[in-house]
Amino acid sequence: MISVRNLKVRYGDLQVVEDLSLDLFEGEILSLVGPSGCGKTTIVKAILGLIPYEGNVLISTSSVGYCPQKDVLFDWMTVYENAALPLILRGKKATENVKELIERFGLSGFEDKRPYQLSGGMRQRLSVLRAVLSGKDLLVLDEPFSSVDAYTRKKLQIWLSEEIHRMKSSAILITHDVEEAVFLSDRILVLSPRPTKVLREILVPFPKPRTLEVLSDPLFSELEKKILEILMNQL
Ligand SMILES: Nc1ncnc2c1ncn2[C@@H]1O[C@H](COP(=O)(O)OP(=O)(O)OP(=O)(O)O)[C@@H](O)[C@H]1O
Repeated sequence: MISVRNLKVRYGDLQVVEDLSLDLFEGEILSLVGPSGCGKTTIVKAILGLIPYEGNVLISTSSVGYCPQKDVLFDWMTVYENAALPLILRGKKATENVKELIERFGLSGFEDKRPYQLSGGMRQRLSVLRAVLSGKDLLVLDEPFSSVDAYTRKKLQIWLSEEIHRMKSSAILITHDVEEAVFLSDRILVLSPRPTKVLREILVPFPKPRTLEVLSDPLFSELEKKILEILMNQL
């Protein structure tokens, strides 16, 4: 789905990514974890062609949904209009598809509300919904659940795992939360501080979609500990 070879990105004199290579295979959920400021967002922006880079990036689909770190919902638009924005921008009429997704994403009854009237969890589901309407073969999610409490966050993770599974999407997920990475991913790339490179690749062999059951599997905490150790050794 994605092949990145020898990626290099700099902002002026600041070398952020140095010779990074990665692949994303079809149907896979790949997480990027690494210290704050190491360049995770920069990597996905380069992959999506939003910033200049050196190296080779190949993406085998044009059906791409991007959910940026800062939610970009517009308070002057309704929930429905916010959701349908990718279709409106492409001059397409919003179709049944939007209604169906609003229902599946637990936003029914809120179509005419404004984003500021939603709970944190609902805003985050709306942001993912909008990304899905841009394209669902490849989802790029940058800290999608950063501003909700732990309980809502876990509910959203289970929901996201089910939706990605149902849509047969592939996904790149950026997260600060090692537990979230283990919970949601098939594979995790542990990144070094800047200029960032891949320190380790960790395979996560649990069945999908994920349920709370995996939390009690001893391998779950083993993987979490291993990743935390790699990250802490970098400090
Ligand atoms: N447009 C920009 N111009 C200059 N420097 C930038 C720009 N965007 C990011 N940076 C710098 O590049 C580095 C990497 O930023 P980036 O946002 O990619 O890191 P990150 O790993 O996603 O961080 P976080 O985990 O805190 O979200 C940081 O030092 C940041 O200050």
